[in-house]
Amino acid sequence: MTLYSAVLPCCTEYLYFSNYHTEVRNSNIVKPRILLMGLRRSGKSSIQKVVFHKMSPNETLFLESTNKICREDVSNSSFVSFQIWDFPGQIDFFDPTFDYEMIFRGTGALIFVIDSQDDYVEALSRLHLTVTRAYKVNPDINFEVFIHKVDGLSDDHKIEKQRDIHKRANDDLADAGLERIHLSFYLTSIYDHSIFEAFSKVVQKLIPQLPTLENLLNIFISNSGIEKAFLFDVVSKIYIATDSSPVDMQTYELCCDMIDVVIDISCIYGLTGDEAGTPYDKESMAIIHLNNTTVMYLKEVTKFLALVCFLREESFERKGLIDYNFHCFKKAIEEVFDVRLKVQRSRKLLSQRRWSKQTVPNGTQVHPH
Ligand SMILES: Nc1nc2c(ncn2[C@@H]2O[C@H](COP(=O)(O)OP(=O)(O)OP(=O)(O)O)[C@@H](O)[C@H]2O)c(=O)[nH]1
Repeated sequence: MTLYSAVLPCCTEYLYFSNYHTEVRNSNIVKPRILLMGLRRSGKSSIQKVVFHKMSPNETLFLESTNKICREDVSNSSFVSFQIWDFPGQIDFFDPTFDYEMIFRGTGALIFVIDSQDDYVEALSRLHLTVTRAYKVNPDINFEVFIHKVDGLSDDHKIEKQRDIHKRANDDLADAGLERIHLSFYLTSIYDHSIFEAFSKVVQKLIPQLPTLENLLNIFISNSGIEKAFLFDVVSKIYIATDSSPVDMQTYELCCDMIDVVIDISCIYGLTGDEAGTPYDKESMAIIHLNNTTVMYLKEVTKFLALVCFLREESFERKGLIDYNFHCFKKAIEEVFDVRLKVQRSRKLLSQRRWSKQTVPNGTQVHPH
């Protein structure tokens, strides 16, 4: 038996911190920013409401058009912590009141939503304009294109649309001599899990600890006879990391369904009347035996994160080993959090010192000890 803890110290070597997304200003940590842009009625607000507010897709039919930039903090867990800025459909880059330089400078990802059920010629030219402007200000932005509302299309049609949009968008960039701008494309719909999967990938790119988390998951599954494991943010059902084997949509959907079952059952039977209502805590766990000799195993990792694993029934017979390895995995995740918090704290301290030096009146400098 390989003990998981034996390999733990080398994992932390992978830990690194990128600070280009996270600015520290006057003791406030500015979270990575994700922008939602696209033409009017392309589905931006619906995406935000469905993924982060549990709005049912049908209710989005009654959403009103956004007419100003809406900012929202998403701080579900220590890892999934960012700001989403939902933009009104048509942004005028030439409007002097719109300080796009400031906006793009602090941006980690720009999601451009294209309505696939509509004619997308205008959307493509808007995409080109937005991306080229943003790139000039901040070449580190991740450009993510959601080819959205694909629920109305057949599988062949989806692939064809994706190929066409991909080609045209990249041709436009090549014509402008900007081949180095990389666009990532996703087929999405709020009526299935594709929007959660796409958002998971966008968010993962903003998590500097991702290689560490993946590495920990790889070690965990290979020592426990597990086939696939996901680390989920329970509230949003975004998976923030998985092991390095490929993800298939069906497995991801099953995980989302399992989380829903756990939360629903806990809400109904797990809470006593006087509790404020956290249906997810240290005791949360679930085992589901599927009819194809696969077992799904969910366990709480932190207040906001859950590990969901897929394994064969025969591997589940060694549950003791799995639980022991899980214990080591959980401790490792806590260490990653601790290091992250320490770095954040020292950055904050440093910036406070710099700030106080700069802002002392009458030129006197403060030398903090
Ligand atoms: N079929 C389908 N309709 C969608 C989907 N996502 C959003 N919609 C619909 O598209 C319409 C417009 O959605 P909104 O979210 O208001 O669009 P928006 O881009 O925020 O619009 P503005 O605020 O005007 O910029 C609504 O009627 C939604 O129900 C989807 O995945 N599939």
